[in-house]
Amino acid sequence: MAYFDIPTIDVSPFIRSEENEEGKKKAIEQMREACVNYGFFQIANHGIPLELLSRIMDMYKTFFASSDDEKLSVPSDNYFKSTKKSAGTYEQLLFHLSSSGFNVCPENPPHIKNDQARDFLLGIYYSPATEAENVGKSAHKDPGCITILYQAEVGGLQVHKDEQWIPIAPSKDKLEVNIGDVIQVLSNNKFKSATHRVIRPRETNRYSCAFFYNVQGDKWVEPLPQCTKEIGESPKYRGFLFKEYVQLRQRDETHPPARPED
Ligand SMILES: O=C(O)CCC(=O)C(=O)O
Ligand SMILES: [Fe+2]
Repeated sequence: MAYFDIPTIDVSPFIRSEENEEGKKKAIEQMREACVNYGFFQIANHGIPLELLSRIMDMYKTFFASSDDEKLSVPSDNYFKSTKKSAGTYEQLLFHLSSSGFNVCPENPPHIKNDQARDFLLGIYYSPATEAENVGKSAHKDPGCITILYQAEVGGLQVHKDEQWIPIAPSKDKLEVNIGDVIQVLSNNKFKSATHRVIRPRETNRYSCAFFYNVQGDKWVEPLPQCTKEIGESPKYRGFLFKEYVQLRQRDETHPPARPED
């Protein structure tokens, strides 16, 4: 059976101040290829201080170790504990970045829209697997544009490719990036929304932190002209409003009408 290795892409040409057009071109080409083949890649040299990542993970560990009363005292939209076996066993804490004042666009000029309203940051806690069950999050695709994930110490994330589940090794200094359904639709199926899942390891807690980059809810999503009529291809998807798609996905996260083609 073929063995697939998820590509790791050095993004330092975009972070360092000196010009490095060659390096940028190479990284872009590697990303394009990874999005076509896997919908998934890792990035190295991302420029986020490791100390900051470690502080974020410590903050989540402290939150998830607190009592149920304390956890339930945060607004109900922010804290969620999965109770559906089929969806997996996890707890998560959500921050909406727009309400935090982070990444908020100025009101002028008016044509610059704040497109960050649906972006959010999720801290996720998985308890150790038991003899009977080990599903952290069951197989799914992310609905939005791009997800950037940090699983520092304990692995468990797996990506599906050609009938195989590829484990993604944890790394303190790398981030995982996956493409969501919106990009698959915009690219007219050239870039793949990666199917992935989390398997909980035995005897250890697992924490991860994911940033979901989305479009605004009232955005109409359909295959881009560059990926259809401009290259003589017909659209493989009909258009939809992002918020309606998200509602569809939330209505039943366990039975994928979760696919963009539904
Ligand atoms: O915790 C992880 O490693 C992945 C989480 C995930 O796939 C998700 O929240 O959509
Ligand atoms: Fe996901």
